[in-house]
This record gives sequence, structure tokens and C-alpha cells, in this order.
Amino acid sequence: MIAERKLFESKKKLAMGLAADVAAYLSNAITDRGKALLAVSGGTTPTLFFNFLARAKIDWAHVTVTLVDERCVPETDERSNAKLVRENLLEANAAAAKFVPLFGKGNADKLGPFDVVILGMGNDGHTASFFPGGDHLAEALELEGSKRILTMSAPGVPEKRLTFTLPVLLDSGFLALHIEGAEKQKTLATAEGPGPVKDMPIRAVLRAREPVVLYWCP
Ligand SMILES: O=C(O)C(O)[C@@H](O)[C@H](O)[C@H](O)COP(=O)(O)O
Repeated sequence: MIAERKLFESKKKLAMGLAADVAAYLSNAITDRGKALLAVSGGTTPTLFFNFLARAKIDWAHVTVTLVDERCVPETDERSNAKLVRENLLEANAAAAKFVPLFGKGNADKLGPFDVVILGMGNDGHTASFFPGGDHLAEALELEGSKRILTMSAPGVPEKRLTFTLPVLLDSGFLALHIEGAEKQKTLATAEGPGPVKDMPIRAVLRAREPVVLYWCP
């Protein structure tokens, strides 16, 4: 459920606000447990947020970064979320962080619980790689499921994906949904209304009892 809605007047202010909040959660985790675990989404929205977060003054050497989901392409491919993270987040101060990719070697299935998970959303109502019509959608959304990472293929989605499953992503100290623009605002309003989860899988997150903080700007 959306517990709080943080609305910003510009993409830059949103990116700075989200980066400050995420840095604070990571820093608190390091103080409490000596380490922090962050899972970020890929796609086009997070780049500016990554650029600000990379400059946060926290003890990045004790932070592990991974991805909520990944496209099954090599890291040299423009569509690789790992490439996006390496080029935009694992730089400046955050160059000291450890990165665990989902695609290829990395033991990402051993990660969790998370301190921070940042979700995005597509205009078809997907989040992570929980796509409408996805071949492993039902299994990925099982709250009591035991699988941590699944592959996902879906109609209209160019390549196979890898995604953490819903219970793994919900097991986070701080869960944020980062969306921008009027169209996504409309999509979210529809998703918050009645209707089947399989049509707009983000409903599974919105209907779970774990609190989600929305970060939105026009
Ligand atoms: O790899 C990905 O594509 C994602 O992690 C995905 O779930 C993303 O968050 C949404 O598709 C929104 O993508 P945009 O930010 O590009 O709109």
C-alpha cells in the first residue's frame, strides 16, 4: 500500500530528494549492522537519481548494490541494467560499493533482506519484471513462494528478463516507487483502482501490506 506520497516539482528535485532519503536509510543500516543492501530498478527513469546518489557522502565500501530486475543481455548491451548502474551509480563516492549483477555470475539469489528497494513502473502496469502475460508471473507474485529469482518472458517484451520475486522485494526496510510524468500518474491511479492483478501486476505491490513511499514529479 502507498503509505506516503512525495510529490516534487521537477525531475531534478525528485532525484535529489530520493537520493537523500536512500542515503539516509543506507547510512542508518551501516550504523546498525555495519553494512547496507540496496536494490535498484533499471530502465530510463533512474539515471538522474543515480547521479545524485553516487555523490552521497556515506560509507559506500559497506554498501552492496544489486538490481530489482535485469534484461538477459551482456553488460556491453545498451539495454543492460547492469551497464546503466555501472555507468551512473557506481561512480564518484559510490565507486567503492560492491555490485552484484543478476545476469551472469554473482550469487544474487543469496542476497536479502534489503535495506532499500527502488521500484519503477511501466505504462502497462508492470513493475520489476512482473509483466502482464509474463510466463512466470503467477509464481513471481506468490507471497509464500520460495523462489528468489525467476526468469520472465512476456509478449511485446524484447528479451527474457530476470527478476527478484515479490516476497523478496517486499522484504525491505524501505520500499520506494519512483515514477515520473502525467501518463504514469494516470497508470498508477488505474492500478490503485479495482481490477485483476494479472492485468496490472504492480497491484500486487500496492495491495501488499508493506508500506510503499511514492516519489513522483510531472
Ligand atoms: O529493467 C527494467 O526495465 C525495469 O527495472 C522496469 O521494471 C522499469 O522500472 C520500468 O519498466 C520503468 O521503466 P522506465 O523507467 O524506462 O519507464
